[in-house]
Amino acid sequence: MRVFLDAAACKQADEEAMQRGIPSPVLMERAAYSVVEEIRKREFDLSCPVVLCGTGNNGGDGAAAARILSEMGYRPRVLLFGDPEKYSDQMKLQLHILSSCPAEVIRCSKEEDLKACDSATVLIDALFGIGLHRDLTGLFAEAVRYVNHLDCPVIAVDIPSGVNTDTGVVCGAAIKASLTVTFTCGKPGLFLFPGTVYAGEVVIREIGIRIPENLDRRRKLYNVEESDLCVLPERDESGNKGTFRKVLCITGSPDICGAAFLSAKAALRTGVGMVKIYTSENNRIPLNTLVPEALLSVYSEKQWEEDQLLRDMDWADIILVGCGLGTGKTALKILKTFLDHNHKPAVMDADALNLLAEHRELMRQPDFPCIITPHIGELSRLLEVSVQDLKENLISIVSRSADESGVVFLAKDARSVVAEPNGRVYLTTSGNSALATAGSGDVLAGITAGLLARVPEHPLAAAALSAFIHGRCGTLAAEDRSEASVNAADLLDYIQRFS
Ligand SMILES: NC(=O)C1=CN([C@@H]2O[C@H](COP(=O)(O)OP(=O)(O)OC[C@H]3O[C@@H](n4cnc5c(N)ncnc54)[C@H](OP(=O)(O)O)[C@@H]3O)[C@@H](O)[C@H]2O)[C@@H](O)CC1
Ligand SMILES: [K+]
Repeated sequence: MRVFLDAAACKQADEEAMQRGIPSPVLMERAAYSVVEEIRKREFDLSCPVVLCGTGNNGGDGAAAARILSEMGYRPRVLLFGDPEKYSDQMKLQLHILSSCPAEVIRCSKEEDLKACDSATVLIDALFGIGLHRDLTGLFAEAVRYVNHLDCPVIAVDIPSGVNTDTGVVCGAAIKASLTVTFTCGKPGLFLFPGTVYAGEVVIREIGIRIPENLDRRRKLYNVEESDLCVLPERDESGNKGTFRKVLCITGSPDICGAAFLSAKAALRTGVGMVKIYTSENNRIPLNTLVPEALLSVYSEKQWEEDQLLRDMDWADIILVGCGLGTGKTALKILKTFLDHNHKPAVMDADALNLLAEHRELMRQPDFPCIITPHIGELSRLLEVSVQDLKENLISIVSRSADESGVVFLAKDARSVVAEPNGRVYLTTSGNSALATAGSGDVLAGITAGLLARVPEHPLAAAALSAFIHGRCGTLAAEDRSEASVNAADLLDYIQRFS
């Protein structure tokens, strides 16, 4: 499991390292050295390295990197930006040491000075790191635009200047790096869009800073790796289909069948013993053909009976509700019955959430372990928050909403966020645009229900791992096809790698 820290947590970690007795210049030396090492590893042309330095400690890292390069026999050119009065103590120290080295130092005060970048064969961006706290303007913004037009590798120190460490939002302008060398741990802004596009390849380097133990839980994000799948219980060799639990999928509607197919098949591929699909009678023939492994329980729109649904709910260990359910009268009756009577661990997706958004009187804290899997549009309707606001503050909004609602959120986006009430928050970095295709969410809902069947007491683990697996399926499918041509049903073929 990897950990990402936001800017405040990074500062806390830096301070704790210094309190432990590691002086700031030592940390900076390690940071700068690791940047130089990563650059040399890639065998970039170092005949004219240019370093852009801001006023804070990120600038200090840049100045130290320039000095290390000069010690190695290169001839760096250092461009200093901002008011010298504002230099941090570490920046001043690094400039002082640099002054006795064979490096060209240029103070940039006007646009024309930026021409000094023209001959760069490698550019090191040390304008701003985690201390950026407002939009870039003036010469800073000009410098960023200028650099983004250069044709040489750009290496960002800690984070591309202009990218918000916590949200990945571009603050006015941001350096487009080919490589970002970041220290201690990942920062959310390096993985969230659009920051991730500006960061390029991200390398995390240890420099002797530990992750603090007493961090505010919202400042620390978890990131699932393949090795974390080991938390899933081993499959019982002597088990029967009952051992591997029964999932009821309350999915599909008279006009929609595909969502019921994709979610049921995904649950089966994830290792569920039995799946029953509760759906409209219109779907009987296609579902019998597409998923012959699943049991079917069909209802008629004209003679819908609550008892049949209650019996099916009673049969199940886990319930998935919402994929392609529709938002009509019968769907509403189905959802009400589910909410009034369910006590089993459940996953609520798509139209179950759309119905809740339309009928807010149905919203209440569930007394069963519950995962909801909204995409950004569904989340926007459910929380009555604009899509723009969600895009910029997904982590904080989702974690707060999980606390308030008592359900585990799996908020699907280009980077999915999983949050449990008053607990951990996960940021998923697996996946690609192959997942942005119709039906992909139904596959995810099915995987989530399938994993919940394996760990019914741990909805957070089920949600975090399913987001990871779904992402990996997207990556693997795109390797065999292309991101553009992957269809949701293709994803089903890759679940087996993780089950
Ligand atoms: N501490 C340690 O031990 C270690 C720290 N390390 C390194 O330090 C970095 C963090 O350093 P930091 O905290 O000094 O912040 P940093 O990103 O340099 O920026 C602050 C400066 O920018 C300015 N400023 C901000 N926004 C601005 C804007 N829009 N436009 C214009 N100015 C703006 C702000 O000025 P002000 O806004 O106060 O006027 C201030 O002068 C971290 O990312 C890592 O690289 C590593 O060496 C490991 C050890
Ligand atoms: K930077």
